[in-house]
Amino acid sequence: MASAARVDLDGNPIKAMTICMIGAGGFIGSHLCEKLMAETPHKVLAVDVYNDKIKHLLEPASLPWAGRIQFHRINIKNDSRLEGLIKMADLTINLAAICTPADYNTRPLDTIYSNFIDALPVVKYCSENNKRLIHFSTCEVYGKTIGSFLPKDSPMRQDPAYFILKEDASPCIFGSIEKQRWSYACAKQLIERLVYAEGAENGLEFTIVRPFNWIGPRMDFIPGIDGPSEGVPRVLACFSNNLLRGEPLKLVDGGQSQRTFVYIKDAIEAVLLMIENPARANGHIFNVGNPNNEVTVRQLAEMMTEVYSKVSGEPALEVPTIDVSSKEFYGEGYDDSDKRIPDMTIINTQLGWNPKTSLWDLLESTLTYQHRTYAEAIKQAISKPIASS
Ligand SMILES: NC(=O)c1ccc[n+]([C@@H]2O[C@H](COP(=O)([O-])OP(=O)(O)OC[C@H]3O[C@@H](n4cnc5c(N)ncnc54)[C@H](O)[C@@H]3O)[C@@H](O)[C@H]2O)c1
Ligand SMILES: O=c1ccn([C@@H]2O[C@H](COP(=O)(O)OP(=O)(O)O[C@H]3OC[C@@H](O)[C@H](O)[C@H]3O)[C@@H](O)[C@H]2O)c(=O)[nH]1
Repeated sequence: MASAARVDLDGNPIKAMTICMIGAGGFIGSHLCEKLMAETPHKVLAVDVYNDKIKHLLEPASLPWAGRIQFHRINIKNDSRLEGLIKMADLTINLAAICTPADYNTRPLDTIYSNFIDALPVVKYCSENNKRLIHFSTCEVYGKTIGSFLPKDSPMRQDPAYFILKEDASPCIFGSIEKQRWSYACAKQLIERLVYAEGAENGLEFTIVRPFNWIGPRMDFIPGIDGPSEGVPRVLACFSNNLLRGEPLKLVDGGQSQRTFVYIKDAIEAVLLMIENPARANGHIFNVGNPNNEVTVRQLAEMMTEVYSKVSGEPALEVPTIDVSSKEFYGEGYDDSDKRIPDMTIINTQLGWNPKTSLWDLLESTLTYQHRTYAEAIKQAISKPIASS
């Protein structure tokens, strides 16, 4: 039976479109490309410097979607081909960014250029050519909660008004300038304000996405295996690396910060709704996260240790975690968000989206992937005698 014609949330038929996806070779981009190829008729112009995470979508030529995805190896910092690709597409999605915290205080200039300066031409080309833009910002633009400035034992800290993060109400609260960790969030805030101004003054049709810690397979890299040994990826990959190597998980400043984690596959559903429901998505900023999956970093480490033990069959370490100072782990200028709980009102109202996957379940599928993908390579790496100096 022919597959029923796909309709949007208002019952209108969905027409095939061409999407220019910048940063398509990354963690989120690779999952978004998979979804678009497997479930929609849309065409993707995949723009990135790397394509190892989407190679399985580009080859072999016999793939059912062959011809609907093209890879363009382009660095958007300086490439005249970018405007032509944006003009060929109906919609541009910009995911390109330096977005690993270890870089924010150690490579602040690269971080600011990547997250603000390099995005300027993308916004300009979309606005000048009347093309729709979905721009990826971050939940980090909220910075710290208002409650984090209350006395430690104040009961008001339990009042949601002091910690729920709402797109059209919450302020952006960062640390002082020498806390260069905030170079990223501040650059993201300013590009949000520029996109919003292009919408207000020149009619740019835009949607801004604020991801709240999306995690899953293919996030970042495992140091020394498919990334630099001295590289410091985001927490999922850091903890996975420690578990794969049988090392204790390092808890920065005791792992007291809290996060809400959402499964990448749930989050991609939200992005597809934004893509295919422009009338409901244009002009909006969306929190995309899972308020039900809140843990401290310490609790995350404990849960990942338990899940990994189950997945790998290997017993957990006697001492599974150790505390490290942020100065030791990240260097000077680090600072942190204390708590990130997304208000879900706007995304519920506009797109009817809610996340489905519990933290335990998403960790089980993700650590199964990590173990299957890396355990052997790690064993080789550990067994190989260190090259004699
Ligand atoms: N994953 C999350 O939980 C999360 C949370 C908040 C915000 N975000 C945002 O979502 C977006 C995607 O994040 P991700 O997790 O997929 O990160 P990622 O690092 O896996 O992907 C980013 C991609 O952009 C590409 N890129 C960077 N600079 C480029 C340039 N100059 N030219 C061409 N390509 C370039 C990189 O090669 C990479 O493939 C980023 O804007 C990030 O700030 C992600
Ligand atoms: O080995 C580790 C790694 C990280 N951590 C802690 O784990 C928490 C999460 O750290 P991550 O590296 O995943 O990054 P954060 O959640 O702070 O920000 C990230 O999420 C939002 C996006 O904008 C970016 O992808 C990134 O800024 C932080 O408190 C960090 O200090 C550890 O305790 N140990």
